[in-house]
Amino acid sequence: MPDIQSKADKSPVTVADYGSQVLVSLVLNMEVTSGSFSMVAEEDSEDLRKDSAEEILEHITDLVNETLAEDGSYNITLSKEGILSAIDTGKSEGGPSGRHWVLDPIDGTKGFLRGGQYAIALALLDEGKVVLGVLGCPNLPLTSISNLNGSSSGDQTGALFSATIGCGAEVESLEGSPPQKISVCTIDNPVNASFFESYEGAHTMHDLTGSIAEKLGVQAPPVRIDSQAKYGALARGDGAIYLRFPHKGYKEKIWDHAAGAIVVTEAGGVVTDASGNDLDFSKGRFLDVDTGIIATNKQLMPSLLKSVQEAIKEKSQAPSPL
Ligand SMILES: Nc1ncnc2c1ncn2[C@@H]1O[C@H](COP(=O)(O)O)[C@@H](OP(=O)(O)O)[C@H]1O
Ligand SMILES: [Mg+2]
Ligand SMILES: [Mg+2]
Ligand SMILES: [Mg+2]
Repeated sequence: MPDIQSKADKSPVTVADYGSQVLVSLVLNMEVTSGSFSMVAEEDSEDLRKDSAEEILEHITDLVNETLAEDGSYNITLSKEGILSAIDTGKSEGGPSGRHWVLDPIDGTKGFLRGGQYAIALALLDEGKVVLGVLGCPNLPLTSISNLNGSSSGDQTGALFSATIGCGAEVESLEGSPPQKISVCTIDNPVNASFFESYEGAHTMHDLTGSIAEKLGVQAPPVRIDSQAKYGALARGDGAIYLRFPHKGYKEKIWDHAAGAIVVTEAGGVVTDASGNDLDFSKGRFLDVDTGIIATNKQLMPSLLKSVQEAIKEKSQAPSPL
């Protein structure tokens, strides 16, 4: 299908990923008028500049121009070259000084293609710290994940989470209902806790997370959904724990966690790596994390960390399969 391509790392990218990156970078560039503009974003134009990508580039250009015209806020039309250069405004390396926008134009592309969860994730780094985060989750129920499969619940679909450092976290509908303050759950007994993890077994080790949950005493089965919608759901107390343990050799990217992490911490939660270290977003496009990423409330974190470390130790001592 020409609207879906495979990237060098074999992950999918669609016209929607590119289109979203164009629109967000274009609007930010026009609206942010103070200081220089820097953005670290997932997609780049390299594959779209190949002759074989002419059809997909044309489709992205048409879709972006249709969207701009329908919205009507900006009187602009982009050429194909304009599309390519808008995508490439996301090429910044980020780092510890100055301000950098961090964008995942579609996080959870596999979920998006499956009709599952996905998120448009935008954060702002200031001197290496995340100070602002927004997560748009078009397929997430507005009130609770428990309404995911119930069309009879009356819950609206689509949730927009946002957080500003020191000001808390909020959720509103995608149409702009009054924002509601959110906070992580207050569960302190793991027996009553449930945990979120990736739907895709290629993105996280489901055997290891199962063993962590068992050690901790979690009874509920894992809640497997795509994207940073997991962080949003955790931040409003739909579940108590987030676990992510990629297979060996995978390097985490800042756009996969920056917006989600501030939404959770501003909702009163804690986000760390498997050793209990805070995530450091100041090191460039990648995150330097030890083994995995975990998040929960302040009450459960000490016992979660203990279970994580025990499960990792046990896995490393297990005889490797022949
Ligand atoms: N082998 C791998 N291990 C861990 N994460 C991976 C991966 N391959 C891709 N990913 C990342 O996992 C993200 C989706 O996470 P989740 O599993 O929580 O939905 C992807 O974001 P994109 O969909 O933006 O590319 C991608 O960055
Ligand atoms: Mg991707
Ligand atoms: Mg992503
Ligand atoms: Mg993405």
